[in-house]
Amino acid sequence: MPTILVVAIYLTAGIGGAVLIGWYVVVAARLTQAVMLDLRKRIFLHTQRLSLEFHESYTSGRIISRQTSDLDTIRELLDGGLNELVSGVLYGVFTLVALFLIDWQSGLILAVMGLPLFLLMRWFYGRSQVIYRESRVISAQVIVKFVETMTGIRAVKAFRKEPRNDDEFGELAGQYRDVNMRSIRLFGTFEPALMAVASVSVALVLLWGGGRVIGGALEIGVLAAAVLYVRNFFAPLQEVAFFLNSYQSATAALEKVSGVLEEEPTVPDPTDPVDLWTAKGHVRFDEVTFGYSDDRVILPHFSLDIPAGQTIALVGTTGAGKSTLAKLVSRFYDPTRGSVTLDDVDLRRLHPKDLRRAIVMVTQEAYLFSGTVADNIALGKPDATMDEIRAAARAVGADGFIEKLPDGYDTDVNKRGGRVSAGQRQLISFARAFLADPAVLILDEATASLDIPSERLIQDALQTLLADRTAIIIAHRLSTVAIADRVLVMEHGRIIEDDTPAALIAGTGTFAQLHASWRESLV
Ligand SMILES: Nc1ncnc2c1ncn2[C@@H]1O[C@H](COP(=O)(O)OP(=O)(O)OP(=O)(O)O)[C@@H](O)[C@H]1O
Repeated sequence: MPTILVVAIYLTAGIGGAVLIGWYVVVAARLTQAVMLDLRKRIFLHTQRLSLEFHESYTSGRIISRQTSDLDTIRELLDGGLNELVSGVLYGVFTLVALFLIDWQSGLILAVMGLPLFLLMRWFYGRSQVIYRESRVISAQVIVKFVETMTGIRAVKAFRKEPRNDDEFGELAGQYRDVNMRSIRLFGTFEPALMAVASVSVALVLLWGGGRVIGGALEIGVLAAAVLYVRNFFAPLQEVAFFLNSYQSATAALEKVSGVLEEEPTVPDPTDPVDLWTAKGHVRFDEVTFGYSDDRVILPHFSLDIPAGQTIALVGTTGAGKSTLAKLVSRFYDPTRGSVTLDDVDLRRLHPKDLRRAIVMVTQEAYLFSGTVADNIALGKPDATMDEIRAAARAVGADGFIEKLPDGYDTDVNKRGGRVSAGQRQLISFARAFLADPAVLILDEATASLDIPSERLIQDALQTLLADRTAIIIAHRLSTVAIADRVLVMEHGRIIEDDTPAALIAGTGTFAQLHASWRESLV
C-alpha cells in the first residue's frame, strides 16, 4: 500500500510538473513578446520624435543596433534566462534546507563553502559586466560601418573605397570576435572554478561525515544522502551562471536602449500652444543668436523681416549659414537667444500641427518613401483625393513623366522601372509641397543637381509653386535668383546685401560680381 501511495504521488507530481511547465512556457513567451513589442514601438516612436540635433549626431547605424542586436539580447534573457534563475535558486534553497534537516553538520560545511562560492560569483558578475558593455559598443560599431558603407555605396564605388572598407570592417569584426572570445574564456574559467568549489565541498562532507560513520555517530545511509544533496546543490548553479551571463549581456543592451529613450527632444512641443489655423506667412527673425554648439556661433544677432507672400533668394559662400537659417524657420532647431516668429507668434509656441501645415521645407535630396508615386505626393496632404494629387502634379508640370511610368501614378518608386531621375524626384517633391499648400515654403538648393533642360522645367514649376506664398530659396544657381522679389547675400552668418535682384545686379557689391562672373561663364 505505501508503495502505491509513493508511486501515485510521484506520478501526480510528474504530470502536475509537466502541465505547469507547459503553462509556464506559454505565459513566459506571451510576456516576453509583450515586452519586446512595447520596447520596439517605444524606441521607434521616441527616436522619430527626437529633434534633428539628435539625428545629426547619432548615426543611423547606432539606432539600428538599438532596434536589432540590443533588443535581441534582451529577448534572449527573457526567453530562457528567467526560468533558469527561478528553478536554480529554488532547487538550491530546498537542497540546503533538506541537508540541514538530515545532518546539520554537513549543512554547516556547505554553508561555509558558500563564501568562496559567493566570491567566485561576484568576480564573474563584475568581469562579465565589463565585457558585455564593450561587446555592445563594438557590435554597434560593426552595424554602423555596414550601414554607412551601404548608404554611401555610390561614393564608395566612385572613390574605390572598397579595399579600405574591407580592412576597416575586418578590423571591427575581429574586435567583435575578440570580445566574444573573452566572454567565452571568462565562462571557461568560471565553470571549472565552480566545479572545484563543488568537489572541495563534497570532499569536506565526505571527510567529516566518514569520520563520524567510523565512530558510529552517523549512519552510512545519511552520509550517502548528504553527499548526494551537496552535489545536487551545485548542479543548478551552472544554470544560475548562465542566467547571470545573459543578465549582464541584457543589462548592457538595456543601458544603451534606455540611453536613447532618456534623450529629450531639444525642440520640445509647447505646453500651451497657440492655434494658428490659417497663417499668412509673415516670418521674422528677432535678434536671433544661434550655434550648433556653445563654442561656435553661426548666426550672431540676426534680424530679418520677410513680409507675407515675398520670395526671398538666399545667396552666399558655402558655410555662410543659409541652411541653418532655413532649419530655424522650419523649427528643426530653436535659437539660442532671440526668436523666430510666424505671423508674430514665436515658433516655440505654435502647435506642431499648425507649424508643419504652415511651413514646409523641400530639401535637395527630395526623399521618396517606398510606395507609389501618388502615395509620395499625398504625403503633403494625407487625405487628398486622386483628383487633387493629379491636379498638384499637373500644376508643377510633373504629370507628363508620371503618366509615362509603367503604372502611372500607381508606379512603385522602389521597383525596377519605377525609378525616377533626380529632376523627376524634385518635381514629385514639388507636387507634394504644392498639395500641402503651406504659407511658407523653403527650398534648400533645390536645383543644384540638375541639368539645363530639367532646370528649365523646374524653373517653370517653381513659378507656380511659389505664387501666393512666402518663399525662401537657397540657391547656388543664379538663374533661380531671377524669380525672387528680394535677394539676401549672406556671409559668416550676417546679411551683407539685401535688395531686389535688379538693384543688386546694377550695383557694385558681392552679388553684382557673382552675377557678372556667372554671365561670363555662360558665354
Ligand atoms: N549639424 C551641424 N552641427 C554642427 N555644425 C553645423 C551643422 N550644420 C552646419 N554646421 C556648421 O554651420 C555652418 C553653416 O552651415 P550651413 O549649412 O548653414 O551653411 P550654408 O550657407 O547652407 O552652406 P552651403 O551653401 O555649403 O550649404 C558651417 O560652418 C557648418 O560647418
